[in-house]
Amino acid sequence: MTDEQIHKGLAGVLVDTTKISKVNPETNSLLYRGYPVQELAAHCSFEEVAYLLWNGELPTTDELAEFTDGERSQRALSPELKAVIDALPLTCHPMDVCRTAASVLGAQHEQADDSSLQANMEKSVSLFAAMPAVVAYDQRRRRGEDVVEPRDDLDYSANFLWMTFGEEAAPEVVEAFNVSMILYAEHSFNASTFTGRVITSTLSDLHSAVTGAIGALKGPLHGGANEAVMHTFEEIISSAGEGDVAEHAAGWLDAALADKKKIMGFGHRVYKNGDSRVPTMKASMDKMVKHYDRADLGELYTALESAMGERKNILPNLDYPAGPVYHLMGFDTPTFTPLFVAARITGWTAHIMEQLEANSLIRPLSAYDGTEERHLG
Ligand SMILES: CC(=O)SCCNC(=O)CCNC(=O)[C@H](O)C(C)(C)COP(=O)(O)OP(=O)(O)OC[C@H]1O[C@@H](n2cnc3c(N)ncnc32)[C@H](O)[C@@H]1OP(=O)(O)O
Ligand SMILES: O=C([O-])CC(=O)C(=O)O
Repeated sequence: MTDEQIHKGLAGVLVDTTKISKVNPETNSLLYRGYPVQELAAHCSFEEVAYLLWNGELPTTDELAEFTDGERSQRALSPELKAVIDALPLTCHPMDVCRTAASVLGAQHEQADDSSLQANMEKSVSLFAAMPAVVAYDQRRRRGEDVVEPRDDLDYSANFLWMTFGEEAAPEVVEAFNVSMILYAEHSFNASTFTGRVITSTLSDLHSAVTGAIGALKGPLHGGANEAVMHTFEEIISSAGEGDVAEHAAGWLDAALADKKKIMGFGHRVYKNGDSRVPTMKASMDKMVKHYDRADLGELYTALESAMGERKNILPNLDYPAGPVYHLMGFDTPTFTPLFVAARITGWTAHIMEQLEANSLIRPLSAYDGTEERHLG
């Protein structure tokens, strides 16, 4: 086998078809079931987008009412799941908590091994409903705060913020959070979704596939980058000392690039001319910068983005504006990637169901370049 036949990282390889989303780097667009994501972010709730991803169409008023009733009735965590989370050390990453919770929810599910479309749809909705409570519960326990139970008079985003902070968020904050959930919901065959599809292709169960997908999302080359962006900002701020932070960003970047560091929140495997979701998320970030009166953070964002553009011509991905937005809202930095989990559960599970509709075991080939055949003795 020659090197030309090897597609390291599966870069550029078409492995299957999907009807769920279309990522088009040429037109810099992203469609969910045919709708531009920017339109969905401007006009829809995250619940409507979840319904769309799973069912292929936006819900009617009655369908949405039935769907949200189902979601709201499954928001609370069982005492058993709370006990499992409480048993995890505070030294573990919140992504480990999400991964464990997904696994526990599978083990507790009465139809865990029923992979019919109906059972998988129900499991998807229940994971979607419960994950915000997992994320909120974990952040609060790490802060030594009491649990805040879900409210069924609030929509998904407002309730998520309520459970995390114990107070109702301002409407513009709820709106920015809703936008972030929609933008994070789905992105074709990214590494975590592909992981979920690989697991599903063995005819394993939905919770196992989601648990594996969470593991794949944790890495800083994928979802972990939103958290890493905030660490970068903190490093720039602390190393600026008394100096101007935005001015210091370029110097910090030069040193990081000279050290061959990857700058988190920049670059993308598919988009080479900019991530289709960034302008929408950046517009929400600008609103949050204004809302929280943190022009300094906006200036640092712009300074690092310009310096990266000048030096490497590499543009930001969605994680770059999402990190600062979650920081401004008051989330602890290690909670950022769990927020991505909560959103992406919709895309992952849509792909799991699609994979099962026309399954083929995913099992690529490798070229052996180890020791030639040899024998004992
Ligand atoms: C929601 C998401 O998951 S979006 C992705 C989030 N991940 C990140 O933000 C992590 C930082 N970015 C990266 O590591 C990369 O851009 C990836 C992994 C996202 C995409 O990588 P690939 O498509 O494999 O591109 P690859 O890593 O080969 O980069 C191509 C070149 O650009 C450089 N490059 C790409 N991204 C970056 C970056 N963020 N910082 C510095 N250099 C970079 C590489 O060093 C490489 O340079 P070289 O040709 O001189 O060796
Ligand atoms: O598509 C990718 O490779 C990564 C990404 O942006 C996502 O999963 O949202």
